[in-house]
Formats: sequence, structure tokens, C-alpha cells
Amino acid sequence: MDRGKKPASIGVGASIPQPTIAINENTVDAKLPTGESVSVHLFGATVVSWKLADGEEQLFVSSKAILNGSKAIRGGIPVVFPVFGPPPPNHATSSLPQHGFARSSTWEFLGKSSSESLGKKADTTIKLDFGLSSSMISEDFRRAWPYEFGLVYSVTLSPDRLETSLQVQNKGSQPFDFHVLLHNYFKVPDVSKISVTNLQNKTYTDKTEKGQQKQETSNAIAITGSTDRVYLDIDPTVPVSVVENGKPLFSITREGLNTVTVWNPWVENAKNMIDFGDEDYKGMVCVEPGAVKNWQVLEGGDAWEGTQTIKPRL
Ligand SMILES: O=P(O)(O)OC[C@H]1O[C@@H](O)[C@H](O)[C@@H](O)[C@@H]1O
Repeated sequence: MDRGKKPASIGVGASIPQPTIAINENTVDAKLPTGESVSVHLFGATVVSWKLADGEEQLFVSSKAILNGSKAIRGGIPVVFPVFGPPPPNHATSSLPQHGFARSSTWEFLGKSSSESLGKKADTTIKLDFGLSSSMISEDFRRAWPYEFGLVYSVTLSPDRLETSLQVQNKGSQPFDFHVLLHNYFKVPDVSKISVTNLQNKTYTDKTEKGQQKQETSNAIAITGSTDRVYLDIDPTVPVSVVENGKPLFSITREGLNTVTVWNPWVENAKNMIDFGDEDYKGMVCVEPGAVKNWQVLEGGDAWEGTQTIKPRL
């Protein structure tokens, strides 16, 4: 793996087109020779843009998103760790903010690697690695969650997919509890025309109805109002898809991530968020693979990994 270093724009290789990478003050941007690109903000290691070869953006970022580091970025793919949702009382995470601190801490770019190109073929994949450890988070976060940890988040772009993978390391001697969730904000042409598939017969927690447990009856979940559901015990190898007119816009498979949260704030909640445009809810849906049903327990010295692979319409 190369270390990320200046000059800002590094083109690897001379004659064969290679991925390019630009290391900017706040973002790391990579582009494949085939035209696909990704941009990762160091604040939260939030993927804030993923474009296909034709330039079409796949991720939603709110028109009112705050990008100055004072608030988690409203859109893209925020990383949720070590707690999903409001922390429960009397737990090691109780003093943390909703969704933890990973999305509101500044990560370090660790470097890039790309698939070996032998012969005439150009590298078709680029992997960007980001790191966050106990010593890098704010005093307040450290006080609220005083564990020794290391996170490595890898964002791998290929022409036909985006893969993001979070490794959690316990660098101390005490075990700790955590949740992980990858909070994908997908850009959709019209939320009233899409559905989310492959969750039929699954049990979910309906956060819009005080956490009631329900059974999903539909295999094409339409978003017709405020939606906030955590689907439990989902087979990670079965793709959960966002579908429009019978065609998948996105299909997500997972490893180690057995819950899927589906969220759209709809009209009223959108108005109550300072960083979410009033009409923005019409052009997005969050489908969030996670490990949030129970606490994951990580013993001192151990590591855990969760991965999602997102295939776009192609
Ligand atoms: O406003 P936040 O903290 O980014 O959270 C957004 C939403 O994130 C979702 O994952 C949660 O299920 C919702 O309950 C929550 O409202």
C-alpha cells in the first residue's frame, strides 16, 4: 500500500491509463480510467460522492448539508460507530451522541492500493483506506467512551460496484460493546416511484411506532410517509435492492452486517432538521446495512469486520 502523499494529484503509470487520486485538504478523490469516481470526506470518512462512468451521482447529499466539521455530514455514507441511534441509559455508550462519534471525527487517509495490472489491462479497482483511533477523537468523546480502539475503513471502487468495509480493533485489554452501521443515503429520481425489495417476511422494529416489532408483508416496500425501520436477522448474502419500474437502482450484499435499516424522514421530520432541505426527502432513501440488533462484544486484542457491496444500475 502506498502512503498518501503530495503532490496532490498522482497518476500512476505512464502509457496505460491508471486510476488517479487527488488528496485535497478535506477530501480524497479517486477516478478510474473507465470514468467512475468516488470522493471521501475526511470528516467521518464519509463517502460524499460516487459517480458512474456517465457522471451520474449515486449518493444523496442534502442541499443543506454542513461540511465544516461542526455536524455529521447529512448524506453520502456516514459511518455509525460505536452506537446506533440514541444510546441506551446505563450503558458504556450512554454519554455519546446519537450514532456515536465516528461520523463526527476527522479520520486519517492511510493510503491507496489498486489491483495489479499485468500486460495491457489497466487497473480497474482502487481501494482507499482511512483510519481512526482513540488518540484521534476529541477529549469529550474520549471521556464519554474511554476504550482503546482502532478503526480501518476501506472504500473500494470498481466499475460495477462500490464496496465499503469497516474493521474494528480492540487495542486495549478490556472488552467493549459496539454497533456498526453504514448509513447509505441513496439518490433516487423520485422516492414515490421506488421500492425496497427482499425483506418480505422479516421482523422489523418500527421506530416510527415506539419500536413496535412487526412482520414485513410486502416484497416491494413503498415509501409513502415517514419510514424508520430496522429489519432484523437478514441473510447478508441476499441482496436488498432499491428498485424502480422493476429494475434495481442499487443492490446491496453484506458480510457481518445482519440488520438493514430503511429510513426516509418525509415532510415533517425533514422540516425539523436544520441540515436537510424541505423537499430533499423526495430524492433520497437510506438503506443502511448494520450490526445493530445486539451489541457486538470485542475482547481485548480482537478485531471484527463488516462489509457492504453496492452494485448500481448498470
Ligand atoms: O439525524 P441523524 O442522527 O443523522 O439520524 C438520522 C436517522 O438515522 C436512521 O438510521 C435512524 O434509524 C433514524 O432514527 C434517524 O432519524
